[in-house]
Amino acid sequence: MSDDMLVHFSSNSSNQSDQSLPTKIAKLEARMVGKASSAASQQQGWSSVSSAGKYSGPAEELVEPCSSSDSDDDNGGEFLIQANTRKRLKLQEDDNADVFERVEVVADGRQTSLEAVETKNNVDANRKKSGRGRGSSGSGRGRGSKSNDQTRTQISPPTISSSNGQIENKDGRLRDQFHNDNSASLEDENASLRAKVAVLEEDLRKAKLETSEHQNLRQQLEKELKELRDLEQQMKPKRTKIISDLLISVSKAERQEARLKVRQDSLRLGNVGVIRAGTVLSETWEDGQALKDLNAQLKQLLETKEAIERQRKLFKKKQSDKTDGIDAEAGLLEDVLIHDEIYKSRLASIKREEEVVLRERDRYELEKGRLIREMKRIRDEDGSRFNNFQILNHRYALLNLLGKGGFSEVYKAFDLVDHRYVACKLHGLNAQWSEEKKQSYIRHAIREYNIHKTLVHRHIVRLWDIFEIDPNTFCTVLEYCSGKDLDAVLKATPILPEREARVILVQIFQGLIYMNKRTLKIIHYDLKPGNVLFDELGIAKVTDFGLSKIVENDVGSQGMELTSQGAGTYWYLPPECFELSKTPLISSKVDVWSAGILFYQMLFGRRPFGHDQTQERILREDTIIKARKVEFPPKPTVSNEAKEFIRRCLTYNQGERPDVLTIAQDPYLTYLKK
Ligand SMILES: Nc1ncnc2c1ncn2[C@@H]1O[C@H](COP(=O)(O)OP(=O)(O)OP(=O)(O)O)[C@@H](O)[C@H]1O
Repeated sequence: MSDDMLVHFSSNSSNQSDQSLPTKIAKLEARMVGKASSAASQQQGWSSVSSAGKYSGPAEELVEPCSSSDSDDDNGGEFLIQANTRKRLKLQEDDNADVFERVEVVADGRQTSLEAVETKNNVDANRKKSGRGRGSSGSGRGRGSKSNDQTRTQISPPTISSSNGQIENKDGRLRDQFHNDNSASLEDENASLRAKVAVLEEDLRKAKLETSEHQNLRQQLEKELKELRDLEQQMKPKRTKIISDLLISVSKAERQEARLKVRQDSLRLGNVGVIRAGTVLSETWEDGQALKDLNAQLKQLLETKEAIERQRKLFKKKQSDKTDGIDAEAGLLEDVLIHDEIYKSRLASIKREEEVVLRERDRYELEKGRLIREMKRIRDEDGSRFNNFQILNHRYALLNLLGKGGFSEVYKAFDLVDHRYVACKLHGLNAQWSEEKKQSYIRHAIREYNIHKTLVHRHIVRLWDIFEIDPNTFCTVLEYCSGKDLDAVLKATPILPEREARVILVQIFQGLIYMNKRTLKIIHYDLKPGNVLFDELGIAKVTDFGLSKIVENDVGSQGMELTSQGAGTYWYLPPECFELSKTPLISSKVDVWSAGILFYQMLFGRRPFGHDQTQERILREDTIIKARKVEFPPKPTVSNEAKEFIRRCLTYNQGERPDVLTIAQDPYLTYLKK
């Protein structure tokens, strides 16, 4: 048992009368033993005992009266130790040396059992040391520690100085020892803190060093970045120049190649010649050598065929003259039959040859058509005022002409900012128009192109930009589609297999469905093969929104008024667009009809209504107004599903015809198995 504990117990006992003291001490001892034995399981309780009695809180707490200080209840050590503190002060006053001696003896006798208490108290004291400040003071570690030290010094001196020498010596020793222990541990703590501070200072120094290195590095990098940016700014025009020079070289080479090919093909396929009739000069087509040869071949075959027919007839006549009136010999009859068979097989062989030459001629006709279009394109390019590789809007490097429409020229171009190919459509206003008409045309075009600009879909050609070039010309910048348009495809191969035609149709409808699911619905109004383009992957895209209509929200179920009657391509427009007695009401059903015509054309190589007629004749003869029923040729073979789908699209009565979103549900348009 520590001396410290002894003092505590002694002081506690001193509060009782002399007679009851041994009993009290015995009780206390018993309690202490009890506490010691349950120390392990009551650590928290011990901790409070220890802290309350020895090291906890400020000094005032130690002298505060405690009503239950001498009670026997089982409150445990907390009361006991608090009371001790108070009693110790009382002891000072009483100066009762005898009591102390007796307590000491008894206490010595119980040393073994109380050692557990001491050990526990030491543990608690140590814990207290390390956990100072967590107590009721609520202060930090340093402050808590200080306050406990103060407590200790306050406790010991008065108790010792005014009592007998034995206690004084003991307490003095205790105090010294405690003091020594304390200052040693403080020194240790101090030393370790100093070491930590030194380490932290070193860390700080290194961190400062690193920070300044990083700052230097950052400054250096910022400087380099700025230099690079400056350099890039300086290089930009040079780089742009290099890119556009390269593009121009490539385009020039392409132009040369295109012209060379046209010259070569012209020799084979023909050329445009000029003929004069009086004072009028007009252009005419002169067939090339290949076509002349083919035609000569056909002529030759025809002559041979006719000659054989003649010989056959002659031979037959001769034989009938010989056999007239007499019974034909068996050998003669055989000869006649063999000769006839020879003529027949000769004629069949000529027919086959003819078919081959005719197929060849068809192929050449297609090549001739392509050649004529290419010649026209070259001529348009040569005559264009934009053919000299201008850079428009400081951004778009114009390259070669792709084609020319009614009021526009479309150039392949390179976007020098976004670094991609684009198609620049240059819209030229008619110089003869009044200023008012020009302005109205521009307003209309800008409105339409503003609509197109909002259309972002895989099957709709993107519109990237629009700008004015001069008061009579503006430019729209479109997604470049490097494949042919459907018109060119159908000119090269007029009939497509149903499978290929269907997938093109499905893509067109996907674009249309998108246009009809938006808040502001759009009617394209000009769906035709020339307005379906293909990109480099063969993805079909709808383009040209020049005639498109925005369906206002307040439009009735019958549709909106058609204000631009007469515009469009008549083979592809439905009967309601030709209504003359009143202003037609139109809806997305117009596009459904046009898509049906397109599909028919892809499958059968011709349009169902007015195929061989001109636009004027269609109008004159009311061809579309009479187009009540669609007929299908026997060849090529097309599925009934395809025919039924076409019938639904080409429903004459507008009210019965499905609109885009209704026909979108059609099983023919889905690839999912149901
Ligand atoms: N985005 C594009 N990408 C590639 N080629 C295009 C693009 N837009 C148009 N073209 C091509 O440019 C040519 C002219 O197109 P444009 O739309 O002006 O003519 P059009 O449709 O024949 O005439 P119009 O619309 O006046 O009736 C066509 O051959 C077309 O295939």
